[in-house]
Amino acid sequence: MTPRLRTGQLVAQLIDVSVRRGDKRVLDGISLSINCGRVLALLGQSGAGKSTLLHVLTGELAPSGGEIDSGGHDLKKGTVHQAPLLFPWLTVRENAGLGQTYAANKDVPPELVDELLELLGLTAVENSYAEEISGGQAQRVALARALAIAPDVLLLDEPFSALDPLTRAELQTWLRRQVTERGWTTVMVTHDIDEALVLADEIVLLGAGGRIAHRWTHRPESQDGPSGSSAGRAELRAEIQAAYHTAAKEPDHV
Ligand SMILES: Nc1ncnc2c1ncn2[C@@H]1O[C@H](COP(=O)(O)OP(=O)(O)OP(=O)(O)O)[C@@H](O)[C@H]1O
Repeated sequence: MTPRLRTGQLVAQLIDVSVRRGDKRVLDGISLSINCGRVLALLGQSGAGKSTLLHVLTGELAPSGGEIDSGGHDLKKGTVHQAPLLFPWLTVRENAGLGQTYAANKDVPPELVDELLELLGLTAVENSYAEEISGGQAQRVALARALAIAPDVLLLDEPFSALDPLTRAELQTWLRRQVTERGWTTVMVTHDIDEALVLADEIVLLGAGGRIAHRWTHRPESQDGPSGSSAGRAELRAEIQAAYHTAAKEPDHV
């Protein structure tokens, strides 16, 4: 699965994006870039607008103001939610290959489903139905389904939050390794600072009033091995934690 864009190339740019829902301003003046082969983590307290921002990126929600510039590319987006949302009457293989049945994905090689099932350790259960597999396996199927359309960008809304800590850590490590090796572009919503530190090259903290409170660029440890970076990581973790708490205390603006 080779990305259509070059590593580092701009996949999309949000310029001064705002979203209102009823009387409430949920996002305000959001400007950020999504670059090919990088992971962007959206952090923030509950209600900060993380999922709303992801829905703007998936195209499910039109911004009330500002613009999204994808450089003229018709971006293919692979989405994974907190719940795997598998069809119970389809097998693991059929669920994973679902996106390939759409006309827009006719150019994607069907063998990609095999490759992803193998990569995600699902080959042994490929003929099982959703209710016959574990939660961790189901979330892997959701990941396979999103990746099987060879997306330009992977959009993840807390995809590992319902998993046990061991499975979560395993999938985080897997995803980071694949992103590094294969150049997958990813935007991920998370509550979890450690998850952001393991996965992301850039961390954006949404604060009060739906504005960006802080942003950090970062080299995830697993990219180069842990050598020498744990002190820096602990420092960054403390800094993010402090900013997170400060942002949570700021008054909201309508
Ligand atoms: N369909 C909707 N109609 C009106 N307001 C909404 C709707 N969905 C979300 N909101 C409001 O938008 C704000 C941001 O919600 P959003 O779900 O984006 O936050 P979040 O940071 O993802 O929260 P969480 O971490 O709890 O999932 C909240 O105040 C929420 O009440």
